[in-house]
Amino acid sequence: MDVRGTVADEVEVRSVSTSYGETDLAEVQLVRTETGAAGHDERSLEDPEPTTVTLWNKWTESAELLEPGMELLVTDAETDDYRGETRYKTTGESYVVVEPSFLVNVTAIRNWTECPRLYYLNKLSGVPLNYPVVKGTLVHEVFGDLLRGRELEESIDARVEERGLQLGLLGEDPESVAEDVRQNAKAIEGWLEQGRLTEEDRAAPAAGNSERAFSPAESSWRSEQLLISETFGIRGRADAIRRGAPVELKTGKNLKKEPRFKDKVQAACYALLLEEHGGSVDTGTLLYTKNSALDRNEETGDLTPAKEFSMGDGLLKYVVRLRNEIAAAEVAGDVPTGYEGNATCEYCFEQDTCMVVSGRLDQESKAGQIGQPLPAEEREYFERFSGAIEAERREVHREYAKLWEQDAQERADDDRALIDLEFVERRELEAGRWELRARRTGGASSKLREGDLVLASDGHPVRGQSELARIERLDEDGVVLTADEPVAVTRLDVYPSELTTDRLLVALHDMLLKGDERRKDVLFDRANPEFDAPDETFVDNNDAQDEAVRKAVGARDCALIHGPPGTGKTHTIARAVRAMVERGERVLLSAFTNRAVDNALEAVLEQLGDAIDEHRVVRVGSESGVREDMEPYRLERAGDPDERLAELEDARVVAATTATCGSRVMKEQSFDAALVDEAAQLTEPGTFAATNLAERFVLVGDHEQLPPVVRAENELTESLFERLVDLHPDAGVMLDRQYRMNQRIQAFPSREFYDGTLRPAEPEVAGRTLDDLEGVSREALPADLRDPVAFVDVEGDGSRYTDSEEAARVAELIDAYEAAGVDRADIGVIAPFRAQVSELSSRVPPEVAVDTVDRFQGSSEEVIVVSFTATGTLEGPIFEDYRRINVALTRPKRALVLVGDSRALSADPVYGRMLEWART
Ligand SMILES: Nc1ncnc2c1ncn2[C@@H]1O[C@H](COP(=O)(O)OP(=O)(O)OP(=O)(O)O)[C@@H](O)[C@H]1O
Repeated sequence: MDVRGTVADEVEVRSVSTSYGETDLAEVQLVRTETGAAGHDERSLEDPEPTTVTLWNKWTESAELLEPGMELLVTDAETDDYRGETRYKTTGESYVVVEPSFLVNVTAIRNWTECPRLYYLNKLSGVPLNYPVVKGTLVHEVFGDLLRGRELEESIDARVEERGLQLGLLGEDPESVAEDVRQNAKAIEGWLEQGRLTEEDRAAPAAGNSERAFSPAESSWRSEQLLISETFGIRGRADAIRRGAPVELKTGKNLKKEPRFKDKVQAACYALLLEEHGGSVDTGTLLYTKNSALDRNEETGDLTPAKEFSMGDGLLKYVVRLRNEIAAAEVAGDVPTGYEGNATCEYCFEQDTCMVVSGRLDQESKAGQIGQPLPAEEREYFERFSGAIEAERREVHREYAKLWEQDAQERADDDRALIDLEFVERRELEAGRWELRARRTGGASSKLREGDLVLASDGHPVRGQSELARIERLDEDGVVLTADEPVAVTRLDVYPSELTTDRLLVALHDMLLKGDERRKDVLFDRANPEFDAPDETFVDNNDAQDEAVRKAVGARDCALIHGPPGTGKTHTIARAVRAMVERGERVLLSAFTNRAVDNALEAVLEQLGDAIDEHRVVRVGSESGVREDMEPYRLERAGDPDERLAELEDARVVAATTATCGSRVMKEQSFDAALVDEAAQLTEPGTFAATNLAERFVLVGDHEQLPPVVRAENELTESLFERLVDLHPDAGVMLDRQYRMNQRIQAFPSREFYDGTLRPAEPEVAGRTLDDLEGVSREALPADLRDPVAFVDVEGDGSRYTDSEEAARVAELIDAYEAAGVDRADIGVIAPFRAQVSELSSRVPPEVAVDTVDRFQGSSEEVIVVSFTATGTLEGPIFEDYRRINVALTRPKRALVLVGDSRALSADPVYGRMLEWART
């Protein structure tokens, strides 16, 4: 049986004498938890008293890692009655897993075997763009293609072409790269050919079609499979699986008879993953692609590329113990020193980096230290923020665990899955990939969007057949996906990604260890930002905007533009970019979301007009992320390396999200200035991803609107923008004239959130009403809706996350506006909970935009209806943070209707004042 629980006490390892001699054991006090039968959340059993679980022999190594509060899983334990008390102990079959819901990546385990500190350094500074890495990726891609039945030369050409931009940045010639890949791929092809004889009977080619090429895709091969083990807490993508056993590709040479130990460890991880999925694995294959490319005259060594080895129980258990070391270190937040392993520093490629990092961050390292430690405040900052990022990473891991802890319905209710899809068809695409279609049977909402990577499964994302797939299209009727394997899709799950956390860590590292000293002086308040005063008027009808552009253009370090709703942030950014480009500068234009990047870029293009050749503006992003009308500016990655490189390097304006700024390609770029919109929604390290690339930066945002979206509660919730506005108020300008709202609508937010300083920019704005719209007459509205701000009191149905009475009332209001001539598409409805959003969506016409506050940030409508969904108590995200209500109230231009229970709302002072305003 499996025993699972939380460690209750310190654990001690001791030796005892048994009939087999001296043996180690550790008695762990465990408060048991159990996974409910239907896979519900973990629950403590009735009895909170700890149970003793004895770990024997080598598992005591994992016991040494345990600290009170850690989770522990022991599989195949045996009961052991001791003086009437039931205890448990490990058996020969047992595995002991520390923090099983922390899913350790297979490559992390491999790196850890080499040296735990190497693992840490990789995490901290990322994998740079270099030729060996790109070549390795290419060889892997070609291998995958061969397995899916693609022809070798066609695959090489296509894959090299796809990497045009990267090869351009590396100064590599496509012909020689193709040759390099070909050398490696030959070994693979030769080996696949050998396999042909044995595979033929299984491939069962169609009768009378003997000419047909061998297609591994039809046999017992699988390429690139994502595997997750909920038992061992491991996840990874196996290069290939052949007859149920893992095959790993290594683009190096190994002339020894045996595979390298770290490679064996990697294959053993996949074996564990496969075992959990019902396999029984006793061999692994390592394919060293450089071996056959060697000169045959080389006398020493083994030239065959493929090395098979048998995998014993001992290796698998060893691998789990290694994995436990990582999980425990991650959970405890330990920084490895290098002494944990027995690598020899002098042979390590990373020795210098290791010494510098340990020197500057004052860490202990086996390799030793070089350089002066960073000032104490910078080290303290590093520790605080790297700790916060790691906490965020653990939250991502919690998301993984929810893949199996929650059942399908719970995941759907949490918007984390689309379930009950009806599989429609699959179609084979080029290169052996598949297009999959499924129909929706319900109208549920979810976080999933076009372009997202998802887990597409035939029922369960971990236990069923499951593949990583990309959403190509998603609408009310159904979904179209592309994937490597033809899964009969009935369910899609959000794929939790660590990419963001990885990039945050790298941005933090780059700012502190590679960043400019002057920049750091400003960030750590050791110096004030300095400005030149450009002798020019940039905006002649708005003083604050003009001042903002001057600050942006004249900044030597940084400038901060605070832009409340509708005050012309985008306009100001575009004007500043134009001024910079006119001065001959190269500018990075960035923002948190693709939407904001495209908006800003559109405004920049308008400002630049004919002043700049359109080819010198480039949008970096994926096809699905970039708005269609900006597609002509999107940088293609595929193609001729020199051409692709020139397109990027010649661009005077490069636009990309901050996440993309952390990509390997963007990290190679440098700019005179970075302008970052939506800066108040970015974490500090998230902002650095963009600012690290430029000599100076301009942050634009509004810290009175939505803060950064993070999973854990810590320092990441305050933006760099907000901190700098407090730290260096003189570097900031607030735009105080708004071009959006009728004066009556603006009054409350201005008073409550902007010290009463927000004003309409023009009389036309102050006096705008629905009457200005063609075919609309306020006279036709019920009397209580004629004022630009109205409150509709609805007692509500008392449920927590939905309110059907409110929803019904909102539907009536929309009818009333429509009857008065308002276009449905000009109305937006905001609700605090997704459940209420669904409830409302089912009652209002589809042209009316209904969503949560977070999704409305940055947009506006003629009419906004807010459904507070509050009865009795005020709970939920909208009420926890006044900044959300500020966003909701500042979306409309001409009419705002608040719908809610006045008694519940008046319990809070801010909402009380809001009610007063709405009712006068
Ligand atoms: N100086 C100006 N003169 C005339 N119109 C302006 C000026 N600045 C901004 N506007 C207009 O005001 C409107 C809002 O501007 P913009 O979209 O730049 O605001 P924003 O602050 O980015 O809005 P949001 O708060 O939604 O992000 C636009 O229609 C824009 O053309």
